[in-house]
Amino acid sequence: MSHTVSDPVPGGASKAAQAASVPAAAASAPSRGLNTRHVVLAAVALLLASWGFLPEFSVTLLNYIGLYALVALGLVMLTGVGGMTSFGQAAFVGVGAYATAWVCTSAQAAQWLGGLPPALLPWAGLALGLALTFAVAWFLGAITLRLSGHYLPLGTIAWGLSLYFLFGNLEVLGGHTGLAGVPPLVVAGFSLASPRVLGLLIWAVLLLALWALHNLLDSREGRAIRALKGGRVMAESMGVDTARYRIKVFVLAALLAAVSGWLYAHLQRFVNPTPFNLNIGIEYLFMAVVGGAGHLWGAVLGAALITLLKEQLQDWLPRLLGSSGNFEVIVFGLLMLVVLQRFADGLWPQLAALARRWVRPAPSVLPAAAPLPARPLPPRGQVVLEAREVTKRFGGLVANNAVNLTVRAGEVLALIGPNGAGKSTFFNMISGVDDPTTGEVRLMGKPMAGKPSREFAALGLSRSFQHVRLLGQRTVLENVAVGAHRRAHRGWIASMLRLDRAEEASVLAEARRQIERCGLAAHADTPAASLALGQQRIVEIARALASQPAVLLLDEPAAGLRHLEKQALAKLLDQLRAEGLGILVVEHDMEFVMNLADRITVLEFGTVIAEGTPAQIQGNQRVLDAYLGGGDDLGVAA
Ligand SMILES: Nc1ncnc2c1ncn2[C@@H]1O[C@H](COP(=O)(O)OP(=O)(O)OP(=O)(O)O)[C@@H](O)[C@H]1O
Repeated sequence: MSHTVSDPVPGGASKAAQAASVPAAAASAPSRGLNTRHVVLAAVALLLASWGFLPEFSVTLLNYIGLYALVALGLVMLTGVGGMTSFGQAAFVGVGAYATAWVCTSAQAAQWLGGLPPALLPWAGLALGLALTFAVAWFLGAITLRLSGHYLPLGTIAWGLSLYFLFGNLEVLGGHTGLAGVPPLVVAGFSLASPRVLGLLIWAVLLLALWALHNLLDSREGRAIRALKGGRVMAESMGVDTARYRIKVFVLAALLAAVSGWLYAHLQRFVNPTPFNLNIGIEYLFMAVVGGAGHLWGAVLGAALITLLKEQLQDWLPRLLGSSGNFEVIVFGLLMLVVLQRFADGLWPQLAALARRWVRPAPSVLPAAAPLPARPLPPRGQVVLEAREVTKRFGGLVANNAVNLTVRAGEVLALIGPNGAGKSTFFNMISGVDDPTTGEVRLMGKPMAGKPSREFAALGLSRSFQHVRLLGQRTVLENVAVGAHRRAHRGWIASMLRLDRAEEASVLAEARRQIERCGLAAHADTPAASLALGQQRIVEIARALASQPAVLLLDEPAAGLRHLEKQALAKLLDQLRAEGLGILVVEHDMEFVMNLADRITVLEFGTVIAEGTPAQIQGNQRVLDAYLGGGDDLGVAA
């Protein structure tokens, strides 16, 4: 027999559904007045209306800002959002530019393409550029993204240089002289030869990319991407394949750079290696960081600032210094130091904070939410998690020594022991974060040797962490929604095109339901980092519950909670036990443990020294000796 988790909050589902149909960000904001969508539309209308009257020079500058912003946008996704630094994006711009230049100018390409009309050659060039970029980026990403710390940026410098020298040394690409005679783009018989006309396409592509990426970040997939930065262990535990997501973000950033290169080639009508060297790669990173690497519009701001500044400096510095040279690079270096020192998140957040006085966030209204599919829970009493002779050695230190333990559906098992006894190590072993040196872990009867933690999540295990792992700047709602990642399926393209709204409504409704159930409804729309540490632990529990687990592992859930909060937590865990979850708790608060647990396992120096009911453990002399030097009654009030 099996059963599913019921809704313990009277009317919870309907409340959650209502909440989901109300835009989260706008819930507390006034419904009238300017919102960000109005501002963007007004800016686009202004740009369009004035485009025909702008001086030639301004159009040229705006075209370059658009092209650079496209590359910086990829870097925002990669660096600011995904937490990976690349100095090599200019090389991908080069791949996009050279691919189309070669297709459009080479006799060999013309022969291969067998009589393709000239107007279609640039589009064949785009297809080739994207395909090449996809293949190269996937390959480089698969190699480079395994590197961590400073090895990753060093890796990007290495392949950035390699590609740059490749462009200059391949005869077929014209060597250092490059390829001339790249034709203008032609769309439906209409030539985009004039920079003023091509500029419209450049900005249309940029705005489209901004819209699609905004949508992507505001989705299940976006939450998983955000979790890559500093939250990979957590994301894996919630079922996200982080290695795959990292490569996908890397490829996405490279494709944006390649599109920029394609447009650049048809704007310049000439391609040589110089604009794709490492210096320019660093400049792209400047743009993203100065603008605000965590914000999509920061890419546009950064590209505009750096382009305009460079333009002015190239004019003024030689005059001031009385000789010519790339002096602007020195100023950029100093500027970077000042910005990083004063505005670590870049300039966009400053601008956005100012604008917030007059402009509120645009509402994102979701359709009514249907419940997410429910997973049947195993019958009460069935063994859901089992550790057999689990040993973990760190060099000569035995952190866990042949530990045996079982968790059954519908019970709370507590794992206790003095500091350093090996509880967290064991936790990591039974949740797939780490592998035992010897011994076996079984989840739902399945052997889990060598399986990553996302496979534990797939089988119904969810956990909280001893050191809280939340996305601090994101709201409690978004954090908890990460827990429901595996229960939804819409991918990147659907998210970019906003085809995921019904599913997103269900995910957010489920997240709200779990937040309400954990007593944090009042904080749902506040950033997680602004909560007290104890409350953050409860957010972690809500996030774990959003995955609808059959096994729940909680690492010190009561730490930092006040008395009443502990009581509420105990009541919630009681409720979950009654619903049939198997719960394993590591906890130092003995009163909490003794009042809650059905059984207790005691670890000392990595070895199990006692097992039994709370009453048996409290009377066990070996436990008293080990735990408290034999002098106390485990601190439990009579
Ligand atoms: N990655 C590691 N490398 C080397 N030693 C480690 C590692 N992780 C844990 N240890 C050691 O293993 C032992 C058990 O540590 P663990 O953190 O599992 O204990 P704990 O019972 O969770 O302690 P606490 O209650 O203080 O969190 C300790 O001696 C610790 O120093």
